[in-house]
Amino acid sequence: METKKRVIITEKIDEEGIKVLQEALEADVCFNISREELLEKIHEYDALVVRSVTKVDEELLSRATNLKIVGRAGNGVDNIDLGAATQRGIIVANTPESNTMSAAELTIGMLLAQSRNIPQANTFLKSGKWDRSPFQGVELYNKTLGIVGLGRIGSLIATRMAAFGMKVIAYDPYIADERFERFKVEKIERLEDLLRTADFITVHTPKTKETFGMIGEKEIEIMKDGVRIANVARGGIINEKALMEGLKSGKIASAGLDVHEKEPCYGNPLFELDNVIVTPHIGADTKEAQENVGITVAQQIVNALKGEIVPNAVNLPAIHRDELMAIRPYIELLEKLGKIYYQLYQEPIEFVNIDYWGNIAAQDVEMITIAFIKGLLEPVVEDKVNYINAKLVAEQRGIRVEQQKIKEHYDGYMDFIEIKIRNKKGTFVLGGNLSSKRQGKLVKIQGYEVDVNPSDYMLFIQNMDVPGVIGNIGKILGQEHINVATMQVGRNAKGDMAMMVLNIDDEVNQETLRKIMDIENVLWAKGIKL
Ligand SMILES: NC(=O)C1=CN([C@@H]2O[C@H](COP(=O)(O)OP(=O)(O)OC[C@H]3O[C@@H](n4cnc5c(N)ncnc54)[C@H](O)[C@@H]3O)[C@@H](O)[C@H]2O)C=CC1
Ligand SMILES: O=C(O)CCC(=O)C(=O)O
Repeated sequence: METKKRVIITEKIDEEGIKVLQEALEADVCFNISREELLEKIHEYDALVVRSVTKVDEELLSRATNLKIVGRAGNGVDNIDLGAATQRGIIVANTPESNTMSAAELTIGMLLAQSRNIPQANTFLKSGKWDRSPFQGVELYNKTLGIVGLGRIGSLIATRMAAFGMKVIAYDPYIADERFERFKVEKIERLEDLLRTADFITVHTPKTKETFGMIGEKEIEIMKDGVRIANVARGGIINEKALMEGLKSGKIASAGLDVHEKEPCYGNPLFELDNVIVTPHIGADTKEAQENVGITVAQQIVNALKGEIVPNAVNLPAIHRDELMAIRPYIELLEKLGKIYYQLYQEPIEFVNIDYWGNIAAQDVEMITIAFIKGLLEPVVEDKVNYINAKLVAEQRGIRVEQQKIKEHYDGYMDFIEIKIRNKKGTFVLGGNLSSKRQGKLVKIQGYEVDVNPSDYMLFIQNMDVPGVIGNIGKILGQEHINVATMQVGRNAKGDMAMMVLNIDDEVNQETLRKIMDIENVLWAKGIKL
């Protein structure tokens, strides 16, 4: 019986998600595992499920010798060293759509709680006192809300706060104007202009080198007096020291923080200020979000371990399931075609160029290119090469990879993929497309036209196009009990050079190849395993 693959879950995820994992895998639920214990055990696992607390860094990954996937039950992947995971071919997959509504609603809670001092008034009354005057607030109506980062969560907040009668403005230099128009948000070109005009500011960017500390002392200085700020994105996007000063001086009326520079966070001086509302990173802690997140992360783990492509892999191009189905036969074909080159030539590659012609040019072809590079490098690279690290491994070996999309049809083909592999001595060219049954075919090799479904074992032979060669090859293969499934001969002119491509049922050994090469008018012969 095949042993089940193993997953370790180091932070609390929903029961339903755990069930999905337990049905397909051997799942170890270790919510309270220490860092030391995890470092000790991680080599035993094929998959790891984390939330935001487990640090998946170089040290952990270097010991994770069997790990294929890290599932992030949530959105932000700032606790995971993506570079180190990619280098090792480990998929990192998150669940970006699953908790956005909950995070948006908590942010709105932070804005409302600040505008009416709800937590402070609650504590006051429960301590046995009655007084209204310390809690006079402000209305949201007619105020300006400045959103930094108009992505999934920022845009949910924009539409909801517009319903409160707020004027919504946003700064996000990385999205198209169309997105601002769609959400009826005024686009602000410079962060400082948003900071100068907003009565309420909320940040919704990822934590990156660029956004960490993007709001500091200088930025707070130019804000409106009495501004109110929310951070439900990541601690440190607003510098905590500068925030503290702003809150103490009264420049900032209040802040609502779900996230903290250091988490778990204890005894932060910000927690002592009355005008600060804090929560322990609970943005995604709703029944709905946790169910969504838990089930989604579990399904991704199970699929990835079955070898299926994971739609939310953050270290792979994002691709929708329907798009993936449309290009899947090309992915399979190009991975096979990739395996041909190094079995024919030992020449180091300088450059790979893939041209996508015709209808296929309308698709997102990045995964197809990656599949080719994976196939190309897998037979010659000692380390694991997969979809995750293929391009990185190519880059590290000095292979430049480019792709072009060309809308025109190539030579009457509806779709055509042309691959050019350049080495110091010249360029090797392959062409592929799909049959009417959507089966991948090799239709061009060097200048020769063929029509071959790549099979496990193949034979490539270059010869002069003269009588007798085909018969002699057939005779030798027959003597060696190697069955020929199909044979294609591509030639450009009668009597010229020709290329033979054979699908055979078994591997040819060196002795048989030598016999074939001894046939008069055969230039070379190579057996290939795909
Ligand atoms: N508190 C919590 O429990 C939760 C927090 N989050 C966090 O919320 C944040 C936003 O999440 P999503 O909206 O799903 O992400 P998203 O990726 O959909 O949107 C982020 C937006 O920020 C923009 N951006 C990036 N760099 C920027 C910069 N320098 N200046 C301005 N805009 C910039 C991007 O263009 C993008 O539109 C993330 O940090 C995520 O980790 C998400 C879920 C729950
Ligand atoms: O609930 C969690 O694990 C953290 C949620 C979060 O911050 C995220 O999804 O980015």
